[in-house]
Formats: sequence, C-alpha cells, structure tokens
Amino acid sequence: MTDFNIPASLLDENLPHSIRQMDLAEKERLARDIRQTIIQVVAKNGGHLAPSLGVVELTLALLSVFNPSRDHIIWDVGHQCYPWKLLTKRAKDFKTLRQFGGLSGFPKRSESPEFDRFGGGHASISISAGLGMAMARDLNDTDENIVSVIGDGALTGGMAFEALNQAGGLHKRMIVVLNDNEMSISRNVGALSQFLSRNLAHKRFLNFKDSTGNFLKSIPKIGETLYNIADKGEKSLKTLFTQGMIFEALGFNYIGPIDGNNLEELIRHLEIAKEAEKPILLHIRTKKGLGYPPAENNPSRFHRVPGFEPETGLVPTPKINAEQGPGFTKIFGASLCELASEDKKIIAVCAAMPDGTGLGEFRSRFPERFIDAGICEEHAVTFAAGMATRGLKPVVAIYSTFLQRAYDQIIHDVCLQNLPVVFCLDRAGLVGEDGASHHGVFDLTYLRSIPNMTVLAPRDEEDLPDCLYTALQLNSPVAIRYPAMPTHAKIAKHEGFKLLETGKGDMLIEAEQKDVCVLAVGHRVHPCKTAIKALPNNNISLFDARWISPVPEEQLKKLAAAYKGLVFVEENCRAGGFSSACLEFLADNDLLGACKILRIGLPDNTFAEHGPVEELRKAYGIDTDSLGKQFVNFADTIK
Ligand SMILES: Cc1ncc(C[n+]2csc(CCOP(=O)(O)OP(=O)(O)O)c2C)c(N)n1
Ligand SMILES: CC(=O)[C@@H](O)[C@H](O)COP(=O)(O)O
Ligand SMILES: [Mg+2]
Repeated sequence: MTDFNIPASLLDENLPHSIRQMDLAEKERLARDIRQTIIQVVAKNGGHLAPSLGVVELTLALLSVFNPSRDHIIWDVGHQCYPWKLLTKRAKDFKTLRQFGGLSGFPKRSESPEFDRFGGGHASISISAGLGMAMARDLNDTDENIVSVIGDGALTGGMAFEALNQAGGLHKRMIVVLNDNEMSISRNVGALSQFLSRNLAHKRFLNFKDSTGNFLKSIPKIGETLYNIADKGEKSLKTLFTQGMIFEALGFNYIGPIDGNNLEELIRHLEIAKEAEKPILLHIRTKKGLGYPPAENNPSRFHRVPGFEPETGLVPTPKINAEQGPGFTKIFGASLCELASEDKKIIAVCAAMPDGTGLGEFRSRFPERFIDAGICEEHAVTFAAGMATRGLKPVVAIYSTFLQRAYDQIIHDVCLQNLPVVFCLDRAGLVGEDGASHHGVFDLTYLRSIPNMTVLAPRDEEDLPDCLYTALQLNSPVAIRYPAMPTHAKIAKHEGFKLLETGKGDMLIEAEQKDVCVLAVGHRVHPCKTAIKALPNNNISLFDARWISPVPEEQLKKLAAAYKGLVFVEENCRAGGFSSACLEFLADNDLLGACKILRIGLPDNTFAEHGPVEELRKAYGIDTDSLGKQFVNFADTIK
C-alpha cells in the first residue's frame, strides 16, 4: 500500500477538540491539508471525492461550534464524511479508506463509537435518526445538540419529509443543515430543487412581493392587520417569501441561504442555530468538488470516482480484456433502447441514478419516456405501477440495494395487482468498496417469495437482452438482477431477441459420470464453468438455472434423480435465495432422496464487508479458485 504523507496538522492527537481553540487562519490551513489528503488518497483508492471536498468548511465549522464527544452530528448518506474521518482520529488510517479491513467509506458506529453517531450508505435517513436521538435526549434529561446534515439530493426522499413533519410537530430542539449544491449524483431533479435554487432577489419576484403586500392591504377590514402580521418579526414578508417558507410551514425556523464554503459565515450561523429552542433549518449553498478543478467542472464524474491521476484528474479507461463482455449495465441500456424504438409503450424510470443504471442513452433518445424520480425508490415503484394500469410498460432500473427501500410498494402496489412492471436491478451481488450498505445480496431472497413475481438472473451480457425481452412479454411483474461488472465470457454479437421459455435453464456441461452437478445462477455461472474446466477430471456437470422464481422444476427433478450430489452457487445470501428455492421444491415433492447437498453463497449471519470485489469473493469463498476447491472436496465426499 502506498504510504501517503498525511500532513502533521491532521495527525495532531488533540484533534478534533483543538479546533475550537484555533483561529480562522489555522482552520483555513487545516482545510487545505484536508483537501490535499483526500485528493491523494481517493486518487489511489477511489471514492466519493466531490461530495467530501464540498463539505470541508462545513465539517470544520461543525467541529468549531459543537463538541463531537457530546453532541451528535449525523451525515445523510455519509458519502461526504472523509473530512469528518480525517478530523476525528482516523487520519493515521485514512490511507486504508475503502480497502478490505480498512476504514469504511461511510460513517460506521463500530469504527468510531464516539464520533460516528449513525451509520450511513442509503439516503434520506439523517433527520429521522436525529429526531430519534432528540427524543432520547429529552427523555434521558440530557442536553446534547443534534445536527442532521442532509444534501439537496437526499432531501428528495420522502423519509426526509416524514421526519421534518414529525420534528416540526413535536417542536423538538434539533438542527438540520441543508447542504444545497444543486446536485444529486447527476443534476438534482424535482420542484423542490427548482424552488430552492430560485433567485428570490429577482426583479420579477420582488415586484410580486410588492404586489402581494398591496393585495393584502387592499383586503377590506382585515387587510391592514394581515399586512402588519406578515410584515412583522420572523413572519415578515421577507421570511414568507424566501426558500424557508416550506420549512417554516413544517414547524422549523429557517436561516439562509448562506455561503456554505465560507468558514466564518458558517460558524456565525451555526452559533445562532445552536441557541434555538425549536427545530431549525440552516440552508447552506456549497460547491460540489470545491478545491479540485476537475471535480468542480465535472461533479457527476467525481461523485464516486475510481482511481485517477491527481495531477490531471484523468480517470483511466478500464483495460478491456478481450475475453470479457462489455458489462451488464451497458448492455441493459442498449437493449432497452433497441426495444423502446419498436415499442412506444416502454418507459424507463430510475431513482436518481440515470447513468449508474445505464439509462444515459435512453434519456437522450427518448426524453419524453425517461423519468428520473429523484432519490425516492418507494414513489418510483408506485408511480410505475400507476403507469402500468394504463397500458404503459414501465421498466424500473434501481440498484438491488436501493430497491430494498420499496419492498411494500413492490408487494402491495405491483404484485398484489399483478401489474406488468419490469424491475432491472443493477449492482446485484457484491459491489466492492461501498461495502455492507450497498451489496445487492438480498434481492433473490426478498423478491422470490412474492406471489406473481418472476425472478431472473442472466449469466452474462449475451443472456441479458433475452431476459429483458422475455420480461416485457410476460405481462406481469418481473425482476432481472445482474452486477455492474463484465462477465468473464466472450460475448457473441447480439442479433435479435429470443423469447425464453419460463422456468427453463441451460445445461452447460454434462459430465459422463453422474456424480456431481453444480447448479449456478447469474454471474456466478461463468466462474463455475472456469473452475470446472480447470479441474483434472472432467467429472462435474454444470447447469445454469437462470430462473429463481419459478425455479426450473422439471429440470431440477431430473437432476436430483440423476446425480449423487448437487452443489448450489449464488452471489446472494444463502438464506432464502436460489438454493433455498430449489431445495424447497425438491423437499416438498420428496425428490431429494439420498442426494447430497452443498450450498455456496454469502454468509447468512453477517454482513459482507467492503473492499475490492475479487478480494471479497475470495474471503467469502465464491471466487473461481475457492469454488473449484469446494467442488473437488464435495466430489470426494460422494465417492
Ligand atoms: C436510498 C438511496 N438511493 C440512492 C442512493 C445513491 N446516492 C448516493 S449519494 C446520491 C446523491 C446525493 O445527493 P445529495 O444528498 O445532494 O449529496 P451530494 O452528493 O450532492 O453532496 C445518490 C442518489 C443512495 N445512497 N440511497
Ligand atoms: C453513496 C452512493 O450510494 C452512491 O454514490 C454509490 O456509491 C454509487 O455507486 P456507483 O458508483 O457504483 O454508481
Ligand atoms: Mg447535493
């Protein structure tokens, strides 16, 4: 591992408490050191660069005004926590950021119980968590401050509003800092975002204020009183017509917008917010990527960036291995465009991840049929259900981990009414450095148990277009799950779409000796194939099940009857996943006989860690080498 030069200023063991004694110039020097360190480390390890660079001043200001050993600061999503980690006793280990066994890229209670008050990864949680802490504080009769920091993107999630509504109703003392940089991963979307970014000093708006004042005055009898009420104190016309009005309506005091990259101004306003006895929202404007021009100029690219050249900001294009496919994400996007050009009823829906889900081309080619709903997976799913009732064919592209948010919407709004919504779950399986909050390792379990839901996992990029085409023909809810990574397979040129037979898998290797058959699903099929081919005796068969719900029942029956041992392989937690589905079918139909079983998947009793994805696969025994070894050991027990 490269030994970075972490500046001495960050290694000072009196941090973070010493910040409260520093003068402005010292803090500004610290800000420079923080930025330099983050750029160096993220250039090597990859990570969320632009979000973290944008909140360097905010982090310093929070640590100037609050006592982090007593007060609770909660970072929404938590992808912007690198300055926080550097200042709260993790500078020495910062070079291990996002590495296996190293620091997490998100706040993590077990990593720093004193300073990371709430874990992160998924959006829109900070106000609910903060309100819970405020509730506990008041019941415990303690007096710590609670500060929830939420981005304008995370504020598009309904949970944030549910929490604001409750906090305002309860008059709980807490501070919400709204970090508004007009960006989600891509540009932020929705009416609120447009409202927050409106220039309220605009002449037309000021004229509107004047005319509204005149209008109030003109109301007979009560007009003058109404005007005076509106004109006085915190309920002045100015307050009524700032971006704060929406938060005021929810029971919050509002301050802002202020320059969130101006340390002095931030500290002054946080001191004011700290004195409030009611919930208060401080609206700050920051620049995503500040201090690193490539990130300032392209905050989406540097939102979560793999390694790059720090001097130039150049992100190397991944080396394409001639034996690898182009990646599922790309093929999904291209296939959907091809299908949508023939079928005008196809609509693409995503939740704030147009590029990550491969919908960039669709957005450009069919803008009127592309919807980015914002960070609101629940709404996106029910919105799609509504469209499906009117004959449209919505394809909802959401990462496996984020679709967890919309579980009841999938059950109640889609499956219960058997509506033809197609779910495309990218980032299925282990995702790597984002870690436990982001691994898509529960989807087979949470989807296959829902009535009416069909679940498919293509083994490679050649299989995916046919799965998508078939899903759109089924006229009922279908989920297709796949990873972002390319498979280790040379992909034949895709020509036309093939309708797949429901519940039918493919026998890929049929050994003469009927001892062991490996039944794999999704992107673990090719590693199983490679592992089997590398074994000295060609005596293990391989079956790609493809369908998880319904499982390939007829083929399963035959395999259980023919083989002495069956090995199930999936990149999902073992509990309730593919192997469970097959074994339930076999056991319920008394088909298991003396067949021996080995189930390979992710552990049921622990969350998978963060780190490079191949390292994780190795650690959990699902990389090619480990698979081969387990096949051989299992085959030995059969003889
Ligand atoms: C529930 C959920 N959906 C989607 C995401 C993916 N995601 C992570 S950060 C982000 C954008 C957040 O924007 P904002 O809160 O404004 O923070 P910024 O990056 O602009 O600082 C998105 C969509 C997520 N983490 N959680
Ligand atoms: C914090 C978060 O949820 C996203 O930024 C996520 O890390 C993006 O992942 P991809 O870069 O794989 O789209
Ligand atoms: Mg933002």
